[in-house]
Amino acid sequence: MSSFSGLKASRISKESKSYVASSSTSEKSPTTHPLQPSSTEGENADSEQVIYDLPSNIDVRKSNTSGRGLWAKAYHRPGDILISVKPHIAVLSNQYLNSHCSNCFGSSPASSLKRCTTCRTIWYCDSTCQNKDWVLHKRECAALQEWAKVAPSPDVSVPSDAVRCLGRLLWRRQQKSNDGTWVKSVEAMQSHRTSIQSSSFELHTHLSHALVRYLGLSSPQELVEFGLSSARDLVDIISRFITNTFTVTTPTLTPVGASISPVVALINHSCDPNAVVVFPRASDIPSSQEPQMQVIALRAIQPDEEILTSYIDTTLPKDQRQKALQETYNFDCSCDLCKISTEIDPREAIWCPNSCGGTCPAPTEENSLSRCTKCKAIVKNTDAILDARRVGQEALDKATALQFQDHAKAQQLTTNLIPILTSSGLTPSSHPLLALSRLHQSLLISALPSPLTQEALDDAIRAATRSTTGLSAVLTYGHPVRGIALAELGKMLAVDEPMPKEPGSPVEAALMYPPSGAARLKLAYETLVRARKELMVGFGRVNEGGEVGREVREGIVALEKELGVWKQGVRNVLELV
Ligand SMILES: C[S@@+](CC[C@H](N)C(=O)[O-])C[C@H]1O[C@@H](n2cnc3c(N)ncnc32)[C@H](O)[C@@H]1O
Repeated sequence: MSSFSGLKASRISKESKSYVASSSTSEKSPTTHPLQPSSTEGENADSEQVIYDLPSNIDVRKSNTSGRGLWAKAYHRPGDILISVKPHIAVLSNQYLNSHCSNCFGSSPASSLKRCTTCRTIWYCDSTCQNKDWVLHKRECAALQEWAKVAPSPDVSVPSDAVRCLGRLLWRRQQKSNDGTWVKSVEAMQSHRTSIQSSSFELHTHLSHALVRYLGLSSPQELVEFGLSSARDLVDIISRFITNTFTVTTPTLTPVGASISPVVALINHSCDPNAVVVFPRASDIPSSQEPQMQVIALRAIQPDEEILTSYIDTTLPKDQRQKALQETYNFDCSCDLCKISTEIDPREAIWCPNSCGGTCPAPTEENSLSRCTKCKAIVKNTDAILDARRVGQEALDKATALQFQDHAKAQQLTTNLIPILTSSGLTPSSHPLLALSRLHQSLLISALPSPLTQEALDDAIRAATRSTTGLSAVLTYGHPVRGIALAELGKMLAVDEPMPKEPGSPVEAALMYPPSGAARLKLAYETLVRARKELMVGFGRVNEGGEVGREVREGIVALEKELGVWKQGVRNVLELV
């Protein structure tokens, strides 16, 4: 699941995850569940607290290390849906306002979306979506107009995603002031007001000022109408927002917005999670219920086991994960992956210098002594490896920042750095090589020429193969990121080759990657079958792997036919000779 820290990477004030959510919708009267007594390591959470739509096979328990969390009461298989809720609040990111519906988050060409004629900022599929959203948009509409009137420049004529999300949360809170359960569930979300990191002061201050302006408040007393009795309460709501907001993603995992769901926000973090939060757009969920947020089991979860998701990108090495968790979520992670281990972390591994097939821990400034775990060979070129990793990180930061403004420069950086890191011995799953490979792949795919050339397609396939190899070493089977990466690779392999290469000999054919002709189709088929199996886990079995899983199934059927025709063609030829 991506969260506030992920959104923050692209712009300063985006939303975070959130707190206790209602499943089908916040319009429904909530089912209240007194918190359950803990049966293992936890204690009861506050007894008077109530949780919206908590599934009956899940408990809230409290532990000394991570506060309240969600625990399974029954056994769950990988791919089971643990929770399915419509978030309390969701907003589209500014960059998607004119390509997606602000009510159901469905994507459409701008020509078929309808724009609110008053604020001219928010777009909908149709009048049904517009009417449904009006309960919140009527306040937002006026606020957006006022904001735009005094905006110093057109690029800031719409407030940030975070400010718009907080605005919606407070207007909704006002409307729900008689619904004690709703209000309590929001107020029960974890706040870190008393321990805000100095690095976050600026963000909190910026959000507070922008929010007060957006709500049109002229004095602190006016905060009372939103249930905030002081500046302290304002900081609290912002801290809750940062700690508890979730990124809304498309079925292909593109981040498109932010959402607040109190029940899902009760889930604690692990860098090696047993569950994941996705928005799969399942075929049996009506679009009026979208965006629908689902927590899916990635592994088998036993009764009395805590449900844990990841708040951050778990392909990152430990120091970067710990930094992100401390900065945004105020805690030091002590999950199994973060504990000192004798095993090599594939995120920080290099190949054995003697090419025995084993790996060694990548040397660091603090510990430059490294040897292969298999043959014990000592790594000698530590300075060169340290330099390559440092330069690779700098290039990654630069290319990430440039990817939308200067595509060519970003592509040049990734193209130049990948061979340097590879030749210095980093494994495909090692940071920053994996991150550069993923960025390189996405840059190549977005720049595929039309008409397509064999070279460009094969380059993109090679890049996607490098990424999937790296991802498979660091993410658990069925992780949605793995499933989507495999689906992307399989789809590219299945594309008709513009100019298939004829290998000169069987040896050349065996070494050629990607292969051509029937071998390529067969590889496409096997990759899509693998993708589908993993998508069925990460996006839910009953969802058939979500929108992408269903698409992949169609691709598999088409390839089966194509491979069948091809086999038949060969048989016919053989019969003729
Ligand atoms: C989204 S909330 C999770 C629910 C929270 N425990 C509660 O009581 O509301 C995130 C906060 O929970 C705590 N937390 C989550 N995972 C943790 C972990 N693995 N170790 C320690 N604290 C954790 C941190 O304070 C973090 O900022």
